[in-house]
Amino acid sequence: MELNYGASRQQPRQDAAMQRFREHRFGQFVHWGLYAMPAGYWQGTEYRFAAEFLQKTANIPEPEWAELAQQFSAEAFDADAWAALAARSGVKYATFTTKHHDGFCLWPSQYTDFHSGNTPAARDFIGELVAAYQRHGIDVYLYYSVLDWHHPDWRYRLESAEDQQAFKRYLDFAMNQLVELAQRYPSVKGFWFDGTWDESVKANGRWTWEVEQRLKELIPGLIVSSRLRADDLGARHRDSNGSLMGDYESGYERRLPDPWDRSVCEQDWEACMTIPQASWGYHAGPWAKRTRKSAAELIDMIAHCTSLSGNFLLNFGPRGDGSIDPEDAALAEQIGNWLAQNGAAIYGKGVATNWSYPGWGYYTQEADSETVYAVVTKWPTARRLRLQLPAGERLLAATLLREPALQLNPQELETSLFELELGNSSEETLVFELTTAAAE
Ligand SMILES: C#C[C@@H]1N[C@@H](C)[C@@H](O)[C@H]1O
Repeated sequence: MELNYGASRQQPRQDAAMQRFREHRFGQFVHWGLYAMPAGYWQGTEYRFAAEFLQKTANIPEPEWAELAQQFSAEAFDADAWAALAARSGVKYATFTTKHHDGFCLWPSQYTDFHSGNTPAARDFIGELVAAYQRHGIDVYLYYSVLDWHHPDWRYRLESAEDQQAFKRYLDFAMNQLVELAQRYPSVKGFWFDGTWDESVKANGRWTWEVEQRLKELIPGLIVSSRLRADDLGARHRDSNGSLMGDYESGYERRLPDPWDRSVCEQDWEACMTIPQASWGYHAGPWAKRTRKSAAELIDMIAHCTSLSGNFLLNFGPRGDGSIDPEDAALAEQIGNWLAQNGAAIYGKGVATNWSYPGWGYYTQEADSETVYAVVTKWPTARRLRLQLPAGERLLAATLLREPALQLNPQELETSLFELELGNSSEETLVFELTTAAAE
């Protein structure tokens, strides 16, 4: 079907900027804003829902919510401390919320007075974060919510000429803000869009196409995820012909593709994930705290995504004062320590095309390399690891990546089926570098 605003390519981008993105494999998402102050509570009641949705969950009148800006002092905010922790956690890129659904901007936008410059903090948080993260060698991406509960011209659906006129004013406002972000922070590597699911946005596929074009004119090589895009007929992520719009699939939110689903490898993709079950903004209540994921669970997800040639974007929700939750900081350090010893199996790796999903973990491999890694995340009860190699291959050795190095000699059970005796290795997530050869 002929489309004016559908996918602009059929195959993944092969330029250096996109290759850099796909080699990162592990990134940090940061959701921070006014919502971090009430942190899931309102007038003494804990609301058991995402903290960044509290304005809606607790039915707080917009003017009352906007008053929070007058308490936003962020006295503990330290961009360099955030960046240093991110570097220790092993992330290679970071995506910051610039404006979430409540419309509050973390940079001094000239297009609204609802921003961090008009708070007791009076700071350009995005500017400080971009500079600090880049000083620590971490690429920066910017999250922008098209959905905006604060702006008077926002509309969920377009049911009248007045709705159309108002929403046109809103889309002009949003385009102005996006151009402002690209011009203020031209070193960012990409934009991550959210809040594009309503009928009003789906009816404006051309605007979504124009945003992508305009931002890529301003920042050559810029990466824009599929979540921004709607086509001529309102189809999202994939156009009405089934082709992926944007530069990578970003529809995996708090879910991962099935570990055996190799169809996802056809395009670049990224899954974003929370530490608690379902809150992106900091939630101070027991509802969130009792659902926190462990380092082992999150390391499994990093390897899971890598094994299907996808990126994993792990979210941190800093507290209302700008400090990092100590539990989140400890988790970041644990993940970073694992990656410091086992990152060779993650960074720059992807699907091991000829190796089937083993069930006890994941195989990863660098394109055009013979070396395959086995990431063991689910310990076999008999402590004997069975590896089914591609037909015609045999396993010569399996060498642990972490110190002290340990080489296990595989036992051949039958053609292309080998077994490793794991002995009393600790039940951490182990990675073996596999040495293989063609069977005689
Ligand atoms: C729904 C929804 C939003 N999408 C996630 C990435 C968070 O920003 C959440 O608030």
